[in-house]
Amino acid sequence: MHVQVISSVNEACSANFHHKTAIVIDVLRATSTIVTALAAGAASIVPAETVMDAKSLQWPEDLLGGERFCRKIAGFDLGNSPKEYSENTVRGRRIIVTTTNGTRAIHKSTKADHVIAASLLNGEAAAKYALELRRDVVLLCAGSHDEFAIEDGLCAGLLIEELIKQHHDTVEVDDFGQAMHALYRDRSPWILRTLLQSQSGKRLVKLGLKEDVEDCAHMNTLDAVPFLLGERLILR
Ligand SMILES: O=C(O)[C@H](CS(=O)(=O)O)OP(=O)(O)O
Ligand SMILES: [Mg+2]
Repeated sequence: MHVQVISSVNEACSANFHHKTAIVIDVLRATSTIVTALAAGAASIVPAETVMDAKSLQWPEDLLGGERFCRKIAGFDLGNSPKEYSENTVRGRRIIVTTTNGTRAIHKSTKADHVIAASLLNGEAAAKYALELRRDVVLLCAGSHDEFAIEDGLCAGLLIEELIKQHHDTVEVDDFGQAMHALYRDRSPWILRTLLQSQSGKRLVKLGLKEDVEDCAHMNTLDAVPFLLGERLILR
């Protein structure tokens, strides 16, 4: 199995996803929130690139979620905090979600045979599912505003660790992936501290959203693996 790591959405435009499994990573906060929502019983998540797209996709019984500038969008039901997507709120609902980086990254990876959403919360489960799909893997770090974000690189490193641990044959990892694996091995005892020191983490703390950073820093606590079926993410 070959594993390639892409450092940001920008770079995804020139990447080759054909015959591969894409694993999209946006630790702060889109994929952490999507995994949390589906684990809490949401029927599906529809990732939308723009606010206008999200509104046009909405059926009367759907919820609208997401952010711009880290804040809930005017007129939307939910923001981009995992804690907003509780069982009481989301059970059985289809949710249209648009975020600055994460949902854009999902749209950029749709040429892949399979698309999975991963975060620190479901890293182990996502790697297990990717192995079952028997394709080479592209780990797409969403990054922030077209630049690399360390929290996504850390999660890519966790996924590589899990792929190597769970795979019985050779896992060939590209150079950037090897660097992210080394980063993960170095920083795994200090995940929360690393997230709090990241640019995205600092931005969220400044806005009073430190609890979100804490909620996204738990490792392998969820078995849920969102995968793209047509336009919507559902649980495997
Ligand atoms: O809501 C978030 O945490 C970020 C906002 S920002 O543009 O990086 O400030 O969006 P996400 O798409 O989850 O990275
Ligand atoms: Mg992000």
